[in-house]
Amino acid sequence: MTGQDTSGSAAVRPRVGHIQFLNCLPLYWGLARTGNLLDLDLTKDTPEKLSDQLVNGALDIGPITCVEYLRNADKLVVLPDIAVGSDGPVMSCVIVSKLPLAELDGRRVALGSTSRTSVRLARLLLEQREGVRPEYFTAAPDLDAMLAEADAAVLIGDPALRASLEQAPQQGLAVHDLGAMWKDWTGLPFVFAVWAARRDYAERSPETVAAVHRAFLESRDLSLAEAGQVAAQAARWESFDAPVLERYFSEALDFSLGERQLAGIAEFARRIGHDSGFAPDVTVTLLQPA
Ligand SMILES: C=C(O[C@@H]1C=C(C(=O)O)C=C[C@H]1O)C(=O)O
Repeated sequence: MTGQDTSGSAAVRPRVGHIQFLNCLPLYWGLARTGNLLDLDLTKDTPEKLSDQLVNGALDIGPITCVEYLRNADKLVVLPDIAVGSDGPVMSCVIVSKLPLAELDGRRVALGSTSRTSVRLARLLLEQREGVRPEYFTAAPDLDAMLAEADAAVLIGDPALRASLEQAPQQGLAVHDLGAMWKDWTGLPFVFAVWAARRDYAERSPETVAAVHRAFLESRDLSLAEAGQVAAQAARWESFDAPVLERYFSEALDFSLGERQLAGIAEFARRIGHDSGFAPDVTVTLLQPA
């Protein structure tokens, strides 16, 4: 990776976040294949922790859950053309329910603690689309423990994949895919997380930010071209089989951020801004080419 500032003393690697779910494995695979992984100080964690670290300055660049980006848009610049989203079913952001959604009025719904965006999307859909007002509480992302105390649970990432593909079918529970529900409702793709750099870092180190951006785009393109191989290798360590993972990586997840995805973010912001800590017309600031 070129672009690091080599003036003066030894250059310091950019501190970059990486979501430790299968959803971001294709990005990791490509970084390893191109060798760019060695030029990053990579922190793997769950999305809510990475989002906090980017905002508080412990990370320079990385994925940030959509809601936290919108709350902190003035401090961040978004890297174009890369995101974690879906244009229809996403498979790994779901409501698992014992009851039909329209019967959840006044019932307890557990919200997984690693999510900031899917849990807000689930509340929006339940309240505005299904017309119910459940009682929410936050819980660790463990389906059985959540459903011991609630009638429905909102999960993201690998626990959501396990819930949709294994636990819910075994236990006769219904799975409602948040990406599919949003698409049916609005006709738009949904963006769960964007990649951003702290604005002060981007001003200080524009070439490094541009190089990290290029590294992620290259990684994403390589992984999608080799999705069968990525899925086969991942399947050796997971309970999901390779064809399911290949479908997840190349059909369910949408790693792009173009006009339609930006329209999806704007529509989500418009619908939740009033009580979420940002203006409903907040705009996404994209990194400008250097
Ligand atoms: C597609 C996903 O998107 C994610 C959902 C997030 C959220 O709900 O806050 C945050 C980051 C992404 O990991 C997923 O987790 O499976």
